[in-house]
Amino acid sequence: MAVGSATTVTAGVSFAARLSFDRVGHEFRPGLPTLRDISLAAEPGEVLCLLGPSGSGKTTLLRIAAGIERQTSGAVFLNERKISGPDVFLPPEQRSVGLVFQDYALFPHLSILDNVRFGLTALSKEEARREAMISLERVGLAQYANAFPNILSGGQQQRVALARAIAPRPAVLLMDEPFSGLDSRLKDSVRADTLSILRQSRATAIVVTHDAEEAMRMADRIALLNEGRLVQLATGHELYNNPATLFAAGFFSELNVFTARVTDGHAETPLGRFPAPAVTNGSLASVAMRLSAFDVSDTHGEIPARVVSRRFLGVVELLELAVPGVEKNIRARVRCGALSSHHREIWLTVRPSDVLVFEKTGESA
Ligand SMILES: Nc1ncnc2c1ncn2[C@@H]1O[C@H](COP(=O)(O)OP(=O)(O)OP(=O)(O)O)[C@@H](O)[C@H]1O
Repeated sequence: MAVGSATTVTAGVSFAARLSFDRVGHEFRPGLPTLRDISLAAEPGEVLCLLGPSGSGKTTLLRIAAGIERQTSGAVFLNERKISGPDVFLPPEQRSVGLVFQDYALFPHLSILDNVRFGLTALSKEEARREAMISLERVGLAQYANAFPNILSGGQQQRVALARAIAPRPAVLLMDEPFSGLDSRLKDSVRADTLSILRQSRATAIVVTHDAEEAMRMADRIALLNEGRLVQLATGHELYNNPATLFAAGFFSELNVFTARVTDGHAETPLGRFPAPAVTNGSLASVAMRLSAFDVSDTHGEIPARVVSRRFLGVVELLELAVPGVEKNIRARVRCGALSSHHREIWLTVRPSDVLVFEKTGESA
């Protein structure tokens, strides 16, 4: 870990708080809700990711927590204290929250130390310097205290932004797409470093991301949003294995989706019959098969298929398969070497554990 290369400290621990949203709704324009009835809480010391597609309301919810935006209805609490609601609104500086944005927002004309010291206005000059140095040591950048931000890499600048946010020992850290400005190789290490710093400082953190894998790597729990609604709040494991809706399933893995009628508690598809315990008999179901749901073989299996295309991805290959009686081609992700290279007529077997069945609604995956 990059931080380990410099001295790290264990002082400067925050008192983690619980931040909760109680039935928060928001409209930028009357009649066009951006957030609808959101109730959820980040527990003390927890890393909670707000995950969802573009426009789902993640940033707006974070800005409401920060006090940069005021919700139209509902309330926000820090522990038992209401920090915003119809009758109360604390400004950001009175909320004990630290903010980290994707563009870091460092001041180019201030030294790195002064950038970190910036938010410590309540302290004497000497105390502020000491606290800022503790914070810089924690992110492994104390040796750059007197330099200016322009000499740092993107990842280092992100760590300065983190140092600045944790210097006042906030009860809650709010981070909006904090790694999106970094290239993909740097992203992994900066994310791992950040997570370790969050754990050491024991602050509660709410992190906005649109990337399901990033959320799974970082979060204790994930709040999945869509169109301003909370779809599901759960661990990454739970969201992947037991998604509440087809949308949630599709956010965590690519799917082949079939529409099927349910009879005798089972959905009948061209690729087999699958249990549909949560769908009423006679109703339509969406049967979602992950790309990993297929075993393939040159010689045996349950369903004949023809290989339409193959794309080599290293450990796995991506297949597009035509199956007699199935209108759309099926996409499958299989281990490289599972098929011989020349066979076009193959056999498929569907693994039921990678098949998810939902009541059919208007939503898509
Ligand atoms: N200041 C604003 N005025 C009007 N509409 C806004 C404003 N800010 C956001 N919106 C709208 O609110 C909705 C939610 O935006 P928000 O930025 O919270 O979503 P998001 O999930 O964070 O998306 P992204 O990942 O693209 O940042 C969008 O439809 C957006 O256009």
